[in-house]
Amino acid sequence: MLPSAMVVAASSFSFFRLFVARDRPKSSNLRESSRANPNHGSNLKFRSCSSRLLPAFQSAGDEATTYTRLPPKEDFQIGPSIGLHASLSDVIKLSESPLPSVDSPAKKPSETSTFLEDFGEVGKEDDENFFGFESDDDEEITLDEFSDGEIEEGDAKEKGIPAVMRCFDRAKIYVKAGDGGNGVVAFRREKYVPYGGPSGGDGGNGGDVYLVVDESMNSLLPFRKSIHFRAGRGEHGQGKKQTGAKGVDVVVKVAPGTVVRESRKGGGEGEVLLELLKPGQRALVLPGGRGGRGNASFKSGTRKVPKIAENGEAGAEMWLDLELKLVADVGIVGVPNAGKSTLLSAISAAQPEIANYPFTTILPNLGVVSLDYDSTMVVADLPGLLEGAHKGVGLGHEFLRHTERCSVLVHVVDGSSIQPEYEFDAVRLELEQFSPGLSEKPYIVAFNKMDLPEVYQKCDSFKKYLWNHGIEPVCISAMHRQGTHELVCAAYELLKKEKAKTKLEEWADSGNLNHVADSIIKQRSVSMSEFEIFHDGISNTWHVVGIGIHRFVQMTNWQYNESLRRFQHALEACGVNRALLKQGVKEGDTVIVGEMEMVWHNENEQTEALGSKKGISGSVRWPQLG
Ligand SMILES: Nc1nc2c(ncn2[C@@H]2O[C@H](COP(=O)(O)OP(=O)(O)OP(=O)(O)O)[C@@H](O)[C@H]2O)c(=O)[nH]1
Ligand SMILES: [Mg+2]
Repeated sequence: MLPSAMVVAASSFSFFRLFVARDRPKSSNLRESSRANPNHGSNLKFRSCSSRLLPAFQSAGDEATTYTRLPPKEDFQIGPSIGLHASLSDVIKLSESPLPSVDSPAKKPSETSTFLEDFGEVGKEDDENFFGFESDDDEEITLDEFSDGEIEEGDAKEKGIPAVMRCFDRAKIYVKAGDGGNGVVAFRREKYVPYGGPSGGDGGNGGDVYLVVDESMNSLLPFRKSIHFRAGRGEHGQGKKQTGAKGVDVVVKVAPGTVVRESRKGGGEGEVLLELLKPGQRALVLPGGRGGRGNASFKSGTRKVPKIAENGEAGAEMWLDLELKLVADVGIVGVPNAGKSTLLSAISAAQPEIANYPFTTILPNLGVVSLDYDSTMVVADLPGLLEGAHKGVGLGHEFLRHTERCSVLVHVVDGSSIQPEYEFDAVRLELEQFSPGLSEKPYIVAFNKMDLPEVYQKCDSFKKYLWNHGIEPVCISAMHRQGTHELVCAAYELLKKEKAKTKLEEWADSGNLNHVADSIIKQRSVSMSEFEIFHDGISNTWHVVGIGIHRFVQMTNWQYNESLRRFQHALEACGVNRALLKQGVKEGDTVIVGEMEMVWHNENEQTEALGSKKGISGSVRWPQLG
């Protein structure tokens, strides 16, 4: 029983692929989201101002300011002893103020123009006020007007995040291995060589896709511009049994510490495919498609003049989610303006931007700290954390994940803040809420800005507070490099202990980096007899689904008549016909295998062949494939 008449649908039909290309991520519209999501309000009032940077916040002049307050806790009263910044009319709850919102990050005036370019069109409408508030100098504005209450979990994430931040450590890329080249049908024609025989060469294999760890990269920003990576197609075979050249490989460079996941269509995190930590690591992700065989390869004892050749195999394709987790030994965390960048610049050669306003650092900075000839550690200075960071408030949450790879944390507490104790607790809580693993990491507390007399006075009470929790803080002045050496030594000691425990290096070495490609190669050897049949009773359509059989259809070059015989033989041999009959296929039913759509005819009713009804001689039409 053979499907003796086959009518192919006019449009090519494709319902199965090894890897289905995902939709492109929708680009977020910062302007819309910033409008739709006005600044979160608080019960607090502050004066609006005519400058974009709200000078009301910059009351402390060149001194370290104290406007990066976390909200006062009930059990912390602002007493007269903490009267340094009593001139500030209110304690500003940053998590509810406009400052930390990713829709409206602060920036110093000189950078405002480039900043606005980076961050879309936020604030363009209102030249007077960066945050879009009314700008009369004397008018008081209640943030409540803009408040809709608590930020929903994960709500602020991704919404209106400037591209430079979104792309710093996350990227979505499309990779496609090269298709194999087609085999050809050719015969040897040479003087004095009659019946020279088939000489069509095979097509070349398609190019492979590699991911390589590049030491010089420390972000995924290059993927902001180009996200599609396609390996070259193999060349077609030629006469004289010449095999086509292999397609050009494509090498995608990623930063050390990149986690590779298979992209999921509906969002969410897909399965982790690779963790690329060490510079020089090279992973074969997608192997190129196999080149199709030329007619020389089909020659056999019984088939001396084969007039058949194969198409090249289609290269696999997939979307990958890349996520960078910086590979740093020590992570510096703390509220904005605590002096984290100042500390990094004091202990390493790094020159991060330091300024007297919150969120100076919007992307992590890395520095190498050398204690000795052979004792070095990599330290990461992260953007400031605010209360609610784990829910998406501020900028720090975007980068908190980088601390997951750090072995040790240095928690910088702003000594000039009104309530350093509460600030300390709030940041600890944020770390815990972001990931319990983070709060379990060994950490050192650095009480900063000790050069300021009022901070010096507060030091004892802060120390006592931490002692009650069994913590010994290190008092430093990052600006004057006082106490920083002790801090670095303490961090290094902790790091040594941690490294001995985790043996990160051994873990990084283990594992086969080519396992994704291996599984694809394994799929190629799946037998054609492994298939499933689905029946759609309404349209009387039968779908034959199987990796092996689909690959066979894709590689069949229908322009050669012998391909049809081979295909029919294959369907018979792998049991498709038998299975269809067993399941009750009837005359005139549609059978779909890969890109082929056929009409079933029982052999003994051949006189009624559908093809002949349509006046097609031989009753077979094939699609123009490939
Ligand atoms: N007096 C004094 N000021 C300091 C000290 N350390 C930092 N500062 C000042 O505090 C302000 C903020 O310093 P940064 O290092 O930018 O703070 P940061 O924690 O990196 O801030 P973000 O990047 O916004 O999170 C700057 O004006 C520094 O000069 C210190 O030890 N003493
Ligand atoms: Mg900073």
